[in-house]
Amino acid sequence: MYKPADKDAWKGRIDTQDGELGLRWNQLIQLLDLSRDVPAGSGGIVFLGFCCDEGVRRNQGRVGAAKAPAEIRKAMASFADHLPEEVHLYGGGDVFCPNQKMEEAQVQLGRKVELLLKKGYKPVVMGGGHETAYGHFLGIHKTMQEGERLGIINVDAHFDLRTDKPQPSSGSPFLQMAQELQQKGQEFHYLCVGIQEYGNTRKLFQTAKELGASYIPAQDLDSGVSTAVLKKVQQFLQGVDKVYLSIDLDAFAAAYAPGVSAPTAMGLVPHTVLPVLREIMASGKVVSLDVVELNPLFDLDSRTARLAATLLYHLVQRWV
Ligand SMILES: N=CN[C@@H](CCC(=O)O)C(=O)O
Ligand SMILES: [Mn+2]
Ligand SMILES: [Mn+2]
Repeated sequence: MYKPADKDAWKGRIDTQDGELGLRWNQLIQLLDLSRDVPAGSGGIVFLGFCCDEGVRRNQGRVGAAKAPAEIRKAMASFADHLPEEVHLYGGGDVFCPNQKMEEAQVQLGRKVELLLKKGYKPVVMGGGHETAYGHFLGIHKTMQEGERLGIINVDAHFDLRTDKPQPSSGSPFLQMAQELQQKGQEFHYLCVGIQEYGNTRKLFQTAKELGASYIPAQDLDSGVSTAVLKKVQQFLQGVDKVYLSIDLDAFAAAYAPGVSAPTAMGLVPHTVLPVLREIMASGKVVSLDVVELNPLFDLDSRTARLAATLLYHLVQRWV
């Protein structure tokens, strides 16, 4: 269910004539084989793909997200290097989901994330449908100390708090997390940014309320980031010790993110989300993050893949 990265996956433009000043990400990336024990990471950032869209299929969506990690990688490979000297990038390969074995794939993803966190790396998981989030969470949860509060921030048009009965899907990851935490007597701290009223039933709003979830409707970001929005984010950050950040690309307007299972006509504008993301990263509490729901089959000129990659560019740059 796992394949280590190879150099070909990270091929990109090279400006040999410009030497050191001309470096791009494809020249910096080091490969890490997560099927073996890895050396201690001292904060290195590891890109790990989750090639799975079984959750999307189960959620009546448009499959194709299993092909997303390769496209995001391609879009990142030629980024110019402006990274602080202490930031190191690693290609961590891909976890696959053969024969619709989503639950197994999620466990495998969790194991890789757990390994990376325990060794001192910063994982960046490239989904996959939003079922990526539950596997990702499994790994983070294993590394939490007694009494530590995990803040889960989801940038998404949807709550993804659907029931996992009869089976989990891309619509259920955050309810699964809530249930898992509840079983262990731990609190569920969940903030969802970009909620579209029309995209979430009254049932989902009810579940969010019952779980004490916070959310910022997409409309609150229509005219830029207000101090009220930033305050809400800051308050959430203050109430937790560690943060897991998940970005579902369908939170963004279809003009920016056409390549998703469920496009959002009047979704968020990337420029207004960036200050919110910066605030989150500046907290120093983010331990792991993912970008999910890219579906290359519906993308236009790699627009959505480039958005995913560009968001990661900014996040990685500011990951303290
Ligand atoms: N990953 C979640 N997807 C959305 C899909 C909504 C739709 O198909 O319109 C959800 O379940 O709510
Ligand atoms: Mn989602
Ligand atoms: Mn969504």
